[in-house]
Parts: sequence; structure tokens; C-alpha cells
Amino acid sequence: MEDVERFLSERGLPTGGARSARLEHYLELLLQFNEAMNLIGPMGRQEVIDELFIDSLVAAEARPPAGPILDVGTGAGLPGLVLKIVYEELPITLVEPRRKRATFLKIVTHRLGLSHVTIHNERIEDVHERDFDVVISKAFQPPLQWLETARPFIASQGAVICMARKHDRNELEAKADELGLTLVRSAAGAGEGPEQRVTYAFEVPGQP
Ligand SMILES: C[S@@+](CC[C@H](N)C(=O)[O-])C[C@H]1O[C@@H](n2cnc3c(N)ncnc32)[C@H](O)[C@@H]1O
Repeated sequence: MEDVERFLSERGLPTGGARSARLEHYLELLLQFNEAMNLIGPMGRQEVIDELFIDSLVAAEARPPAGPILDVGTGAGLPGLVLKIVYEELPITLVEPRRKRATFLKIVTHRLGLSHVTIHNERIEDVHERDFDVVISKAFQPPLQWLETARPFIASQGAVICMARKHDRNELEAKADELGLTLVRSAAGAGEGPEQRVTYAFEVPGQP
């Protein structure tokens, strides 16, 4: 987990404690259950670290969570469980309608000894909790649709995190404006040019 530790410390994000050991354990479980459950497609250890773990943590660079997190369509726990491992004290709600994937989330939560993890084995349309500090998803809906879906779930000082591409920025800002949100920060992920992956954080303007 050296790459992850370096990524975190270079950005002033939380490091140390049980984080590396838990990420290692999560990685092992992902690889172990992947064949039977088809969780993440054919991937090796380094790909999981670079493409799944570090990509998940770019979200924290864009807007570090400071309260309850909601991850919608989390699948095998991405980006939610990676954020939960790094921000271990924050509660997280994971929404995943596919039963096998929800079972995997329960196994990981139990084996890693994570607390304050709520798993909803249902669609986001059936989730009624609100007031999250960070509402995030990855590869769940197209970016503009995601902003609309996520908006009702944030607290007044919360943020919608949108993992998209560099060239999505103008359309996203226009949609955010319609929804009473404004772009507060972005962080660059992998790739180059207009296809570069970028994580955008939107908040309600004028909050202290
Ligand atoms: C492409 S996968 C992405 C999984 C994970 N976020 C990742 O990046 O690996 C999309 C996930 O969204 C879930 N999903 C589909 N419709 C949903 C809905 N209405 N509410 C919540 N999750 C949904 C699917 O079951 C699937 O696990």
C-alpha cells in the first residue's frame, strides 16, 4: 500500500493507523471473491491499487469528507469502502441493489471490523435518509443525471461529488446552477487531454 500512503501524505489526507492493513485486507477479499462474484472484472493487484483505490481517493482530495458519506451504486464498495477505511471515524451508507454485491459488502465490513457502516440492499429510489456531508458514486449514472439524483441527499453544507471527465466541466456547471449548486473544487485523476478523469465537488453557494 506504499502508493496509497504516498498519495495520501502528499495531499495532507489521513494516513497511518490501521489504514494500510485494512486496505490490504480489502484488496485480498476483492481478488478472492472476484472470480465467483464478478465484482470488478479481470484485474490484478496493482490495477486495483491504481485504478480503484487511488481513483477513489481523488474524491477526498476534491472535497475531504467531514460527516456522513453516501455512496450510491457502490458495487463491491467503490469508492465508499476505500473512503471509509481512510476516514474510519465517519459513518457511511452504501447503496447496492444486487444481492451478491451487498453480501460481499457485509463480509468486508465484518472482516475488517468497520463500524458505522449501513448497507442498503435496494435502489437509491427507495432510500429515504437525507443530510449527508458527501454524496458520491462511481460509474453509476451519466454525470448530469448523477447531479440530479444526488442533490436531494446532501445536507445544507454538504457536497455532491461527481467523477467525470475534463470535457464535462461546462455542462456540469450549467446543470449545477439549475440545481442551486456551485463547483467548489476539482481534482485531476488519470488520463490526459479532454478525456482526463476529473472529480468535481459541488456545494450550495454561500455556506460558511
Ligand atoms: C457499473 S457498477 C459500478 C460499481 C462501483 N461503483 C464501481 O465503480 O466499481 C454500477 C452499480 O450500480 C448499481 N445500481 C444500478 N441501479 C441502481 C439504483 N437504482 N440504485 C443504486 N444502485 C444501482 C448496480 O447494481 C451496480 O453495482
